[in-house]
Amino acid sequence: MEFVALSSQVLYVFTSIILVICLCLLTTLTYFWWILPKHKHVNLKKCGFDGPTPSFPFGNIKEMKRNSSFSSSLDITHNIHSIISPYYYSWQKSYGKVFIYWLGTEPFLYIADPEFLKIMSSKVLAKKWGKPSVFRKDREPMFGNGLVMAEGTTWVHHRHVIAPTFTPLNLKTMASMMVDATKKMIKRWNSQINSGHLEIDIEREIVATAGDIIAKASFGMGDEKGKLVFEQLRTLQMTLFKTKGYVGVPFEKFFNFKKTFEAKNIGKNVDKLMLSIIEDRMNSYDKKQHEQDLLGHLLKENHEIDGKLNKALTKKELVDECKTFFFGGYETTSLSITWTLLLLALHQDWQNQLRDEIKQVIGNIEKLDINLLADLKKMKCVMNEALRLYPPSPNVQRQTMEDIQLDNLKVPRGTNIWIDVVAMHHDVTIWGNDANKFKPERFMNDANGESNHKMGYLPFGFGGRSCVGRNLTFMEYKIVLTLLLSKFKFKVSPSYHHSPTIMLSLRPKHGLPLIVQPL
Ligand code: HEM
Repeated sequence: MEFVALSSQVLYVFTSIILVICLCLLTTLTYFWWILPKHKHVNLKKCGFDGPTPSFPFGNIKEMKRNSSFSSSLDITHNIHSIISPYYYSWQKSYGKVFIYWLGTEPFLYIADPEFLKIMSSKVLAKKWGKPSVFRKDREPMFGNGLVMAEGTTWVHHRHVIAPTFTPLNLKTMASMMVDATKKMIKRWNSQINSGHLEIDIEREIVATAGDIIAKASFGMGDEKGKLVFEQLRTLQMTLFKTKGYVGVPFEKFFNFKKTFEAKNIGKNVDKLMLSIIEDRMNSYDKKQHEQDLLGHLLKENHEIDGKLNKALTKKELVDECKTFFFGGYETTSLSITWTLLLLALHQDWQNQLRDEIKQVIGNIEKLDINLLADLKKMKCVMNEALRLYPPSPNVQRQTMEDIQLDNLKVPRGTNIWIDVVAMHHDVTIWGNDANKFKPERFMNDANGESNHKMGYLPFGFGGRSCVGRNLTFMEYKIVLTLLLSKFKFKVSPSYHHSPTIMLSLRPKHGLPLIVQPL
């Protein structure tokens, strides 16, 4: 009897403890996922911001998903904002160019007003900008705490070490590798054309070549380990794509548990491989041999000189930066070239003008003189215009690390910021009635493309946090385009369906088949 009474007492205590734990957990979750967001919502309204009403736990995600029934068309229009982000487009009509919307339990301040952005950013130092915590967690396997995601003094230190590796002088050492990778692609195309297939999926081809280039430019790819890292980085990216959709929603990882777990594991493997590449290179440090890629330049900064390591990054930080170069650089650059080739295929006059410019400025492309690339002025205008109409990074994200007081508005600390670059690049009040026309000449005599606001053109972001790799992109873009336009003529294939879509980057959903004819 006594034993039964004792065990029922133990059971009672045990059940009570479990109940208390569950209650505490429930209270904590309710606080963080319901009360705190509600409080933030009320606070933001008091601060002067309006927006669509969120519902728990999805915020406005359901509305966004409902509203993005995908449309692709045979008509090629550059008026793409309402196609790729119909929800932002319709919210803009109701709430203006600055409003609040919610991804799950996370509020985002949407901005498509360059003047608002200018005033707000003038109040914030680059080191005081954070990155939305939901994305920092979500993209951890891709970027770690690399420059794209770093914040505060860590960001200052990394930017200080990394920016000098992108000087034109350093980048020139990578030019011959870019030429070789492009020639390899040209050879592939020639043999495909010779076998009677004139239609080439340009997007797939350029992505592969740009991937090859960025992997070599970031950490060298000469050996088997390098190739393996490249393959795994791409698999990681594809796996992470499949886990997207419910950012900010509590327990969103469990919706895609298998893929999230898979991505974490691939991420760990990539880190291990990258680490062993870095250690090998540290152990066999040879200045000349290493100055061929970004990792080499970073190792040079890191290498002990007279017993001092003044700009050191740890091995883990080097791993994160190499991954960041790869993910930050390869898709953006390849998409800028891909969209340009579509625009040139649609505008034969500009294709011919660029070919003439290449003949005049570069002359013999078999001995491409890299120093002459800077004189390809029309090509630069075409690039600027392609980046305006189809910005590969369709939005820029930030998080406030302190309150920002604007005249009669306050952006509270911890607010996520979502800058809609596509909306601003297509805004007729910024660019005029021909905003949706391909008109490279608008950049001929004006770096801002004759827009009426400097902050209305942000393909590489803004302020101290703007893209650190843009010089690399300029060089790669010009080399690839010079070689391609000197060898081939491009026309739009009848099988092309115009389907710009956002999957992190702005890409053609069904690829870009073009008819490619040798000159
Ligand atoms: C067409 C090509 C490219 C585009 C459109 C592009 C666009 C951008 C944008 C919009 C940002 C965010 C800026 C901001 O928050 O204000 C960024 C940052 C960054 N990009 Fe690029 N990028 C390109 C090429 C590259 C390349 C080739 C690399 C490296 C190899 C690179 C590395 C980075 C890094 C490390 C950052 C973070 C900078 C920081 O936060 O300090 N990007 N880029």
